[in-house]
Amino acid sequence: MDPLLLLLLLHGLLLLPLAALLLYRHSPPFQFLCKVAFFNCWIVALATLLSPVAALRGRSVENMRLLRAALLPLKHLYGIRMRVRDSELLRLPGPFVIVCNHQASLDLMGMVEVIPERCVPIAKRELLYLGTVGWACWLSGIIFIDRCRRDAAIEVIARTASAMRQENLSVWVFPEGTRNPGKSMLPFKRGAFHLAVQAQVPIVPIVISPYWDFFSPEEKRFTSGTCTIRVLPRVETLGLSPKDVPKLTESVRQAMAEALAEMSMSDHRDQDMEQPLLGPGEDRGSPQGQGDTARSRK
Ligand SMILES: CCCCCCCC/C=C\CCCCCCCC(=O)SCCNC(=O)CCNC(=O)[C@H](O)C(C)(C)COP(=O)(O)OP(=O)(O)OC[C@H]1O[C@@H](n2cnc3c(N)ncnc32)[C@H](O)[C@@H]1OP(=O)(O)O
Ligand SMILES: CCCCCCCC/C=C\CCCCCCCC(=O)OC[C@@H](O)COP(=O)(O)O
Repeated sequence: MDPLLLLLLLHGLLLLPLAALLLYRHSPPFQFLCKVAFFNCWIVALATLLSPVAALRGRSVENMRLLRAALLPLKHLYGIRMRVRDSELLRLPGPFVIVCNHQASLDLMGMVEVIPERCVPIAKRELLYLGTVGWACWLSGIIFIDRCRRDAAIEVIARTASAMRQENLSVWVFPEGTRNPGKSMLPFKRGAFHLAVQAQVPIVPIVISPYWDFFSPEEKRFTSGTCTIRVLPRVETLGLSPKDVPKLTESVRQAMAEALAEMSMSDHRDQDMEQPLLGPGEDRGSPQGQGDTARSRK
């Protein structure tokens, strides 16, 4: 080959990463794409690396610690500051059911920030088929339900209720049943509330503030920002029966909707941002006080 042509080609190859870098810095949609892809790659990579370790222990809720450790660094990479309010409300003597709003996969970051010891999420069955990610989830004791087969899902919930008491296991449920980027929460599915009533354990609602300051799939925007997680007072279910479930569901949803509305109004202009390790993020506002942050559990 002509040496001159080769030289030109080499220069071209060197320019490619530079062009990508420039595009990343100046095109929010490209940055969004890269950040979402990196999020998924991170999960696949960590699941692949850590599931053999988890497999040594066998399927156990103890592996949730590994899952937490794998996902906790994400907030630093993305420059998302997590403020947890009233985390002491999660310190209960026995098991309980956590219900939380579900906006996007990003909720995993908030989940690992507050999820207590011996607590597993309920997830859709489809996650099981995501290769090593499914394997990692299964090894961590995550409970899978088939949302299209109500009878089977109800049976899984009944088995989970007895496991909760026998094994001192708490459960994390997204009662909206699907991701919901909208401004208000979807109507709640009743499974989580049947679960709590069957196991006769309290319900602890958790509300994650809206992401629209820093994350919007519609606008292809993903910058750094602050996310507030608020733990609400527990709701007892002792003595309640299945006939009380609809009212229970509604009252918990009401409390969460009110908290969400309140959190949507207070914007995050006055909180300082963390500098993302993954490059620039549109920081809004100036660095100031910590607010009423109560750093997470334990
Ligand atoms: C080792 C280290 C590795 C590191 C690597 C890291 C990897 C990490 C990666 C990843 C981490 C994973 C993170 C997990 C996150 C996943 C998130 C999701 O997947 S969210 C989707 C799934 N969640 C749900 O769907 C909610 C639960 N769903 C329910 O509870 C529903 O209620 C369900 C499925 C049970 C039924 O749904 P229906 O669509 O039929 O609707 P309904 O309105 O709730 O129920 C209809 C009737 O059935 C009764 N019913 C419901 N549940 C009942 C029950 N348990 N017992 C009796 N009746 C029940 C109800 O009372 C209702 O009847 P009446 O209208 O009241 O007469
Ligand atoms: C044979 C190997 C194939 C391997 C392919 C691996 C590709 C995996 C890519 C990314 C893994 C990321 C998993 C993130 C888990 C996010 C949990 C989540 O938020 O699930 C959504 C679910 O709550 C509601 O689902 P829908 O809104 O109803 O939908």
